[in-house]
Amino acid sequence: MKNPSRLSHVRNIGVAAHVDAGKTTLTERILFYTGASYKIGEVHDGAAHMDYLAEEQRHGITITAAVTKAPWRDHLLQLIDTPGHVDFTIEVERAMRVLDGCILVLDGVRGVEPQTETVWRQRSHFKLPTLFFVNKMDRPGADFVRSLAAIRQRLKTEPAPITVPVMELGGVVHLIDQTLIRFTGEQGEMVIVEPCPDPLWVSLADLRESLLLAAAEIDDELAECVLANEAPAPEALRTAIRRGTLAGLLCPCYGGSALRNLGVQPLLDGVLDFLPAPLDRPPAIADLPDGAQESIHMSNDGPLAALAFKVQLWEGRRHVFARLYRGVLKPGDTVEFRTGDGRLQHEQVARLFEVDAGKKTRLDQAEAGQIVLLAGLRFAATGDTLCTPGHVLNLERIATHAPVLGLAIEPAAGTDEDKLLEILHKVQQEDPTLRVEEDPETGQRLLRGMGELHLQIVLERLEREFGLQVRSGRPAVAVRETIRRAARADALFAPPPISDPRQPDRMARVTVALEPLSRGAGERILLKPQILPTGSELTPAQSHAIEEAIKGALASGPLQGAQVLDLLVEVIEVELFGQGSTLEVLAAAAGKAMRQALESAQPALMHPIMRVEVVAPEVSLGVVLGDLQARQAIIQDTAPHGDQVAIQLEAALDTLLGYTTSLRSLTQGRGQFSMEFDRFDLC
Ligand SMILES: Nc1nc2c(ncn2[C@@H]2O[C@H](COP(=O)(O)OP(=O)(O)OP(=O)(O)O)[C@@H](O)[C@H]2O)c(=O)[nH]1
Repeated sequence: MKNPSRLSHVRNIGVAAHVDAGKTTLTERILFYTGASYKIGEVHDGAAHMDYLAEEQRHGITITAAVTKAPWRDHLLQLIDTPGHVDFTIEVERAMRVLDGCILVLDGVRGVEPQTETVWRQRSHFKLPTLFFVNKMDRPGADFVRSLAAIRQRLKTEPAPITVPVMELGGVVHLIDQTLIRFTGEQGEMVIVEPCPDPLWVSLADLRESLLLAAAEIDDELAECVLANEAPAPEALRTAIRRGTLAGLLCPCYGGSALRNLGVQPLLDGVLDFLPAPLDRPPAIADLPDGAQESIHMSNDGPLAALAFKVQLWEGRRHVFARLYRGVLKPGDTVEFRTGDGRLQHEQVARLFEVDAGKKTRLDQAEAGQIVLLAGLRFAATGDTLCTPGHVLNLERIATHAPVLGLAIEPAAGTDEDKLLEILHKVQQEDPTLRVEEDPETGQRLLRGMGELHLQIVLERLEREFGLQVRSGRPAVAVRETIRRAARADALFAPPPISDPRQPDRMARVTVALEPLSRGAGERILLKPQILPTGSELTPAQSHAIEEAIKGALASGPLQGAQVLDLLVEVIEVELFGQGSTLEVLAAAAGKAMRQALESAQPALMHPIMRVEVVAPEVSLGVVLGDLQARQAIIQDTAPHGDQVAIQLEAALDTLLGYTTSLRSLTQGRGQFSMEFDRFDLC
């Protein structure tokens, strides 16, 4: 990447999917065929190249997004393999943030699954051009056409079929080139391309037609050609499909089987043909300190703009993954950035690395478009924009979700307390969805995360990576509080009179009214009180003091000290007593009024409610449904799903703890489920 014009030959892409669709298996093939790795590591042997964390190998799943490089033809692919399990969605989200395009893998039997929809939403947020790989076409019940229909129906996008798998011939038919591509050799590495036999081509007329119609939507000339029943030139088709893909109007679809080494190389060609180079993407938008916005065009010229998208411990040391959008970065450079809480920081980048899964190689310079690993940064965290000092700007931050599950932990040996705290601090930096809190009443240390698997993996890492034995309690869900009825309270704050006669009495009175709001509304604060006795207005400092006091009261509800949500707080009246109503006194009066109002507004606990999809074999449907009803789940729908049945439901997270194990035993290991946080609600 020495020459910036080479950027047009870079494809910075991710592979994402529902858990178990075969992302890692596909990525292993991509690395092998591109020569980036010399052998194929299989997930089921715990040997996948990208799943390099011991926990990933043990659980057979991808946890951290790994970055790797793979040359294909005269291009360079920068690949990020992302996890499918919902507990690790943050990894998907921050990967999407720095990608230019993605491959979404579907299981050809199951089609579009719940997590496919989640990643689809995430990719849509960043408007990422997308290719589909319909995988596992070797499995009984796999159906390419049905998968295309599911893409159209459930994801509301136009699937443009490019290759159609023909398993019995060990190949795929390329619908643009009218060729049959077969994969032979020990691992499918020998690709034989021949004209597609006529009878086979005729049998695929419908699919070819839907490709032509999709392309015709993009290009008028092509539309005329299709209307006149003429066969368009392959290059014209490619150009139209590329245009449609970059504009997000259609998604090219490929079929095959990663495990059987079938159909992967044409997909790689598709990445070059249809996914954008960094320069094809719209410029990134950055916020400037004066509130204006600036478009950041991908270029080596100009001050640095790089997004830190991930912090990772590497051999116990803190490293930061960053993507450069503008400028170049060298070892020894100082970067300036604004932290999540608004402070301006600057620090020095000691070293730069290029990353290939578990290996890193030193670089003497990073350029726009590259994804690199930086050493030496102690403060830069996920979401910070690294800049040339004096040119600070902010690219859009990465959204994080509040953790919903927690467990109490303590070191097995009491003397390890400090070590535990230090390690948890490090691990937390890597993973913004992990929180460590202390229960103010019991003094217990709580580890909060996104789900059971997430927390379990953290505990395993503490032991393996840091040699620390910990004891943990049972997982407990995070709760929130709300109110059930409107209430009003009036509080006078008046500490015992101060004996000094030169000090006026320190007093203030605040009246607040609370009103319940609908679920998901969060908190709203209305600060337009009537001021007694003057009828004037609050100064900005007074408003700020009252607002902070209200937020403080809402952060710790009357029932369990949890955040109070879904209510409107209105400050109705404030009585000031001259100089004596200092900011502290005003805040104290507002806090007191809030606590009284919350107490009398029928406070109630809210639990995390999850949206769940269970997929189970038909024969186990009865027991699975019975068990779900016993867990008070609300069943919303059951529908055939490939060779199984999919059940959509809603349930409180509390009732789903340990469900993975129960489902496995109810279905002889065949059932699967995935869940996503929906809202906090009364149970
Ligand atoms: N029959 C068949 N099995 C496959 C195919 N591709 C992958 N598998 C198997 O499906 C399972 C899941 O594959 P992975 O590659 O780990 O899936 P993943 O999507 O990376 O899963 P996570 O990393 O856990 O999100 C493994 O047992 C694979 O061997 C395929 O084309 N055909």
